[in-house]
Amino acid sequence: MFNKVVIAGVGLIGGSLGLAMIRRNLAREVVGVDPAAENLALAERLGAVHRAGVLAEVLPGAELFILAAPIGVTLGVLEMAIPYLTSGTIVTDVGSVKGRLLERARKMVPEGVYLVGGHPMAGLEVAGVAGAREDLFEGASYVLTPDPHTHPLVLDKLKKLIQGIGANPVEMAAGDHDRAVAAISHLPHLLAATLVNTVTAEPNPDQLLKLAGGGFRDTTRIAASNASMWRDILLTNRDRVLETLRQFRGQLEEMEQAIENFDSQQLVYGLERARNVRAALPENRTYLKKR
Ligand SMILES: NC(=O)c1ccc[n+]([C@@H]2O[C@H](COP(=O)([O-])OP(=O)(O)OC[C@H]3O[C@@H](n4cnc5c(N)ncnc54)[C@H](O)[C@@H]3O)[C@@H](O)[C@H]2O)c1
Ligand SMILES: O=C(O)C(=O)C[C@]1(C(=O)O)C=C[C@@H](O)C=C1
Repeated sequence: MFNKVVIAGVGLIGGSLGLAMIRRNLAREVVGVDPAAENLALAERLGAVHRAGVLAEVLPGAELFILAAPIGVTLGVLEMAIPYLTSGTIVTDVGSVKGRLLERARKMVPEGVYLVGGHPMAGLEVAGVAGAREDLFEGASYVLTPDPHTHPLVLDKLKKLIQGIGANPVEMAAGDHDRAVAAISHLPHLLAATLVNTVTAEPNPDQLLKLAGGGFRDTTRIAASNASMWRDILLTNRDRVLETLRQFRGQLEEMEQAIENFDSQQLVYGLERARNVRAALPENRTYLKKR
């Protein structure tokens, strides 16, 4: 159990972490810091934090400090936090991109403060604590990006917390993480948005949208996500995203050619390869059905 946990950014992810930690008795005190006063008050009412505070007051003596604000402000929040961090505090983040951001963060944290990057591979298309859920991380992978200097006891504490909220810790190098999420998370988001935009560019989009069944709905749920969050993610992971987009174009062209050439063998090969992989992927998001 953690003693005092401070969460900066009590939105969807910070709020869900707070809810999970409080309801599962993983922290004695969870304190929320967030400039959005209404959101912070709601976090208190929902029980996602025990109380609200400001960095200068709440950080001294904190055992764990979770950076859960948007990627674009994470380093700014850390900079403001630095003077109040005390020796022994573990600092982690939840950002969807790790590489350069963590490198810069590592240069900022003082001696005696332990920084380990983190990224829960779970989320929703809604922003803010109103959408937070205690079971959001249940069954999800939760990436940790330790470096060779990470203290084993610190890593162990974080892994136990991750298991406590129902997720599975996965250790990766930050660069490998960014390459992986470009394909498994960032590309799907771009495709979902582009699918919707393709339909709305048709002559009579409203008519088309009336016909939206499971196919369109299942493949585009995430297109309803927060645009500024995704702007930050895509631009922060720009090089990896561009690489994966090139891969995608190649795959799409193969399918296109198979259709153009009436090459049913090639088409079925492409469809079945995907079918076998997707059908074997276990469902881990029970919360989607409970909403
Ligand atoms: N939404 C997802 O599916 C998802 C999943 C995994 C990781 N993430 C990552 O989690 C982080 C937060 O995303 P979210 O979905 O919870 O967003 P969110 O918009 O729901 O929450 C962000 C919160 O940070 C607060 N905030 C803004 N500026 C701040 C500051 N200076 N100090 C403290 N708080 C501040 C906002 O008021 C808001 O309450 C992002 O880095 C994102 O990449 C998101
Ligand atoms: O399920 C969703 O709504 C998500 O967008 C979650 C998702 C993902 O791509 O899986 C999105 C971004 C995060 O960094 C991690 C998880």
